[in-house]
Amino acid sequence: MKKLKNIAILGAGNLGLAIADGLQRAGFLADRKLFLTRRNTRSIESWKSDNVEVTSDNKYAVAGADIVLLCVQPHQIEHLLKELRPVLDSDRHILVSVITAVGIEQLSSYAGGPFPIIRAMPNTAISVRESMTCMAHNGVAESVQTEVENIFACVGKTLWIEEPLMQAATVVCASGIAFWMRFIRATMQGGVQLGFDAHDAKEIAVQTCLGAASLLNGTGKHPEEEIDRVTTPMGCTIVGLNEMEHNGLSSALIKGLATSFERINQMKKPDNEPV
Ligand SMILES: NC(=O)C1=CN([C@@H]2O[C@H](COP(=O)(O)OP(=O)(O)OC[C@H]3O[C@@H](n4cnc5c(N)ncnc54)[C@H](O)[C@@H]3O)[C@@H](O)[C@H]2O)C=CC1
Ligand SMILES: O=C(O)[C@@H]1CCC=N1
Repeated sequence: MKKLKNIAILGAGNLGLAIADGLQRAGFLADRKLFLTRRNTRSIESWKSDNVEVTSDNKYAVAGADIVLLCVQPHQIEHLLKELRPVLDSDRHILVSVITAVGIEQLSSYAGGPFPIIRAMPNTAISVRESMTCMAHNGVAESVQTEVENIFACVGKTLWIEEPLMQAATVVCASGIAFWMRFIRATMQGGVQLGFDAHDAKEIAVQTCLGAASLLNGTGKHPEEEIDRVTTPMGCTIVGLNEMEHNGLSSALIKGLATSFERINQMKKPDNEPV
């Protein structure tokens, strides 16, 4: 039987642990080993189990893994990949980077050689297996693409995109979780103002959000079609919706996305110090 590939998550912080969580829930780690690294491992010791090793030794983790997920912050990756150079093996290792603003060519030069490298942009909903993960490569073998796609497909939806779109994917699907959270929170605040207690306001906001997404998910429908079904002429929905638009709802969202996008341009400048 073909041996399943072991995985190392280097930089087990917010996203790295969310990925580990999702893979664990999906049963993806059942017959393979997972290495989790972090400079200070104290807060992730509870992850230790028969098939999960926790260590601050990146080289040790990479020596035991086939697929290496790079999950450190953008300003930390150069140092990390240079540290790994002695143990990276281009015939064995597949590098997967979730790091914002660092391109495949740049990663390759930090790693010091032509490695199979895939950029992936998941979001923190990966922990509950509901990520939207956009992926890009610059010519890796189909078997490598499949191997990596299988990882993210078991924890949400996947989409292959061209690498230049990775910056937009970062904003829309990765930062997007924060944007949608704020939209839900605002709905809760409104619900409380109108009489619900905080608990009920949250239940209602979350389920209504799920319902709206479900009406579009896989149905081929445009949001406006569903809006038309809700907005009774001279009714209460259209006046609320128009008031929101008079106050710039769509415009604020689009401007927010564009501002996040612009921030990534700044992050890409080599003289930009870590934030
Ligand atoms: N947080 C998110 O929702 C998303 C983050 N990303 C990207 O993922 C990356 C990680 O983001 P977060 O998890 O939010 O950051 P984080 O700061 O929570 O996690 C990074 C972890 O890496 C560890 N680390 C740093 N240098 C290390 C080294 N040399 N060896 C081992 N561990 C090391 C840090 O101690 C930290 O725990 C970033 O590049 C970010 O742009 C991408 C999509 C979504
Ligand atoms: O805020 C950030 O820079 C990272 C990338 C996307 C989500 N979190």
